Amino acid sequence: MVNIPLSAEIQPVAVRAGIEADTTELGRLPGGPAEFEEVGQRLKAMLRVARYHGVELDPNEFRAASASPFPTSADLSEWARNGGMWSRAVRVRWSHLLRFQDAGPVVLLFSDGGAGILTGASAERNLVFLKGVDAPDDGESTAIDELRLSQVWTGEAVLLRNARSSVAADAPFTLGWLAELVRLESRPLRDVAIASFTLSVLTILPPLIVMTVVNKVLQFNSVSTLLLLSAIIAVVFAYETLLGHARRLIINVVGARLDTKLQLHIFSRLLRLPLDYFERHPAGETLYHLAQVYRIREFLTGKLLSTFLDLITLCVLVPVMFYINTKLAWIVIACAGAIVLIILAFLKPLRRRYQRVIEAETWKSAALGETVVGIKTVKALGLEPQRKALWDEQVAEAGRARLAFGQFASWPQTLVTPIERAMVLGTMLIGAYLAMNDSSGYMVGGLFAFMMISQRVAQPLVGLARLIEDYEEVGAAIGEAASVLNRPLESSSNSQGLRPRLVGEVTFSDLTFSYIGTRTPALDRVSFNIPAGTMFGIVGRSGSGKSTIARLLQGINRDYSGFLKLDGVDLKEFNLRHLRQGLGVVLQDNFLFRGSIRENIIAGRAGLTLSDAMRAAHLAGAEEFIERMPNGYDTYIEEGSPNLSGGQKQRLAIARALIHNPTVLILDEATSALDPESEAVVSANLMRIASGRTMIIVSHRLSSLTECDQILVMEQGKVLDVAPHAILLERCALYRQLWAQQNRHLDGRHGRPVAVPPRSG
Ligand SMILES: Nc1ncnc2c1ncn2[C@@H]1O[C@H](COP(=O)(O)OP(=O)(O)OP(=O)(O)O)[C@@H](O)[C@H]1O
Repeated sequence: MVNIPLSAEIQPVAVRAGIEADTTELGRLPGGPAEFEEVGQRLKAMLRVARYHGVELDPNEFRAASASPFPTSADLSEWARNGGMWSRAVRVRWSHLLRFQDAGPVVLLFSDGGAGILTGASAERNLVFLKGVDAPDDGESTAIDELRLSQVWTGEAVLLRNARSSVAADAPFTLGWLAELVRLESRPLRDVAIASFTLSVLTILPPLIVMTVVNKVLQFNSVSTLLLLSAIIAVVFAYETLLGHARRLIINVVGARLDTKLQLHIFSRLLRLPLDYFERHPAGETLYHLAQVYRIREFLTGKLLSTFLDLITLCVLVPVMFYINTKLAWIVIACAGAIVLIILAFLKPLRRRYQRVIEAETWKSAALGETVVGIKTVKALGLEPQRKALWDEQVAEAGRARLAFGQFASWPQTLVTPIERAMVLGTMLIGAYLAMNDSSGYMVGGLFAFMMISQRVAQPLVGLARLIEDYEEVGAAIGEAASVLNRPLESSSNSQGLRPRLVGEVTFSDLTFSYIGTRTPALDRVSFNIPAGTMFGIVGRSGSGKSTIARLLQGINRDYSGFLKLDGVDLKEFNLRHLRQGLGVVLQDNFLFRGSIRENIIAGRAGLTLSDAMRAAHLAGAEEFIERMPNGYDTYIEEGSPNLSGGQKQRLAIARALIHNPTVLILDEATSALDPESEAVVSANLMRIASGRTMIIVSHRLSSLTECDQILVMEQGKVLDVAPHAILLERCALYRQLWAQQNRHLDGRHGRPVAVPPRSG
């Protein structure tokens, strides 16, 4: 943790009679001193102001970009922005501070590395109201004048408020949500629209010039007019080229910005999906569904935008077309209308066929993902032919669906093409006929101009109809992405809820829980109590509900009846992130990320150093093998950690769980897969690991639980008994049986029947 000295004492000015320190709503900032004790003053100030706005920032997510000993204003505001707030780091003068009357609290940075919270200002009295970061919730703000503030204040401030203009992070993922995302880019889009309109107007000029050349220059041999027209054309072309370039640049920028926003949003939503979701859906399926989002983005900034821009062109060109020749203009409109009707008629059957493509692609993707994730099992069991057969089948199915869709989708194109041709040739032939019968002689130039314009009109009209077709595809893509993203999130419990200081007393009372889709409860009226700081073992046959107890304690499933309390507080009331930060969990199979051993132990938690990692590794019994590795703590671990043995991996996972000194440590079969030597190392350290925290050890191996203060025996979701090892051996038949089974080899060796050594206390 970053340790920051307490902020400079602010000396209050003698408040003149009649000037009360600020006790308005603004002055009451949530977050008492006890809550943020471990973070520095500047972070504390940010946390309190963020909470005033109803946002819970996570100190673990704070990243200091600069080498400064204290968090800089830029780092702080970046942190708030990453937490979904609007924030700016600013350097302001006293006169500006006086204007922050109703702007909400502002964080002021002090030169000693501390911070204060500006809760208000009084311009008439030339005073600002400050609150210390450790001041109690209902404490009053202090009135400070310019001179005194200038002694401690660096002139830097961090402004914070709710991200009003950003799209709501919890809003469902729909086309409307995406449209809102695009709308936020209204300024560049407005520029694009203006550029497009200007370009459309410019496109009228060449046909009109051609008309003039044919009608005037050729008929009257006017070289000067030709020169003038050439100059105009040159200027128009140059202007058109530059404007077109600018338009493409802006569209590119908007596209990149939208992509970035979408990616950030999607990933943060994915992380907030409950574990249940990932357990029920193959990774490949999830990835395929999410990949659809990019098709939606392409549609929004590609076809939708270009059709919208083409519409602007239409608005300019259609009147000109009618101006040149009404009869020919009606022919173009009629043909375009027929094209639109054809495309609309094909919409529904196309949608049905496309749905089949999506289903087949989802299955294909799931099969691929499953094979990659389970490749060790595939290789070990020699299942390659079966996986290949499954893949062949899925590929064939997806191919069939795509082919059917493609073949059907070519019909509208087939029907539309002759109409498009007829439109161009028809207007030319009819135009030529009209020109022949035109006594004024102006019709020839007009025909040329009309031909040039009509092609530009037909394209956007057809594009508009195609847009509806694409919208169908995009609608389906949105449905797919939404099927992942619109699931209930853990978010509200992440940003809300209680954050009490944890001591580690766990109480289950009359708790019943069933997994979705199952009839028999995984836990049936379970009641027990784990006093804080004790070691608690859980045993039972496979499927008896041991891991479910650990899951509920982590808040993975919350839809149980009865009560689960941590330090007397209902677990459902907890802020999930706070709860999980107070817990350390080691599972039977732990995932180590790509990176060095040190990075894996620290796992990106802020403020932790190599010496913290070494301490945790020492406690977990991992120190000795890490030091023997070629690069020690800097040894690189690949994904899936092939360069580590199972025992080494497990000890690293224990070190990772221990590094943030959790109040409750859950070892869920964490030592079951260890070789005897590794298990002996971990067991030898168990008492040290357990000191000062509550330990819950789920294990099949009873020998690793004998030291526990209490052992819970589970059977088919029910509590059979809770007592220390010795008492259980005496009074619990199941426990005795399990113990006997596991120690039979010892008895055989000594040639004695199973003896149960009674143990006092
Ligand atoms: N995610 C899940 N969805 C549905 N049912 C589940 C899920 N996880 C566990 N179960 C069921 O709940 C019951 C209790 O499972 P749990 O994993 O808690 O048992 P356990 O005692 O830890 O078993 P083991 O020792 O084999 O790990 C079992 O009947 C199991 O089939």
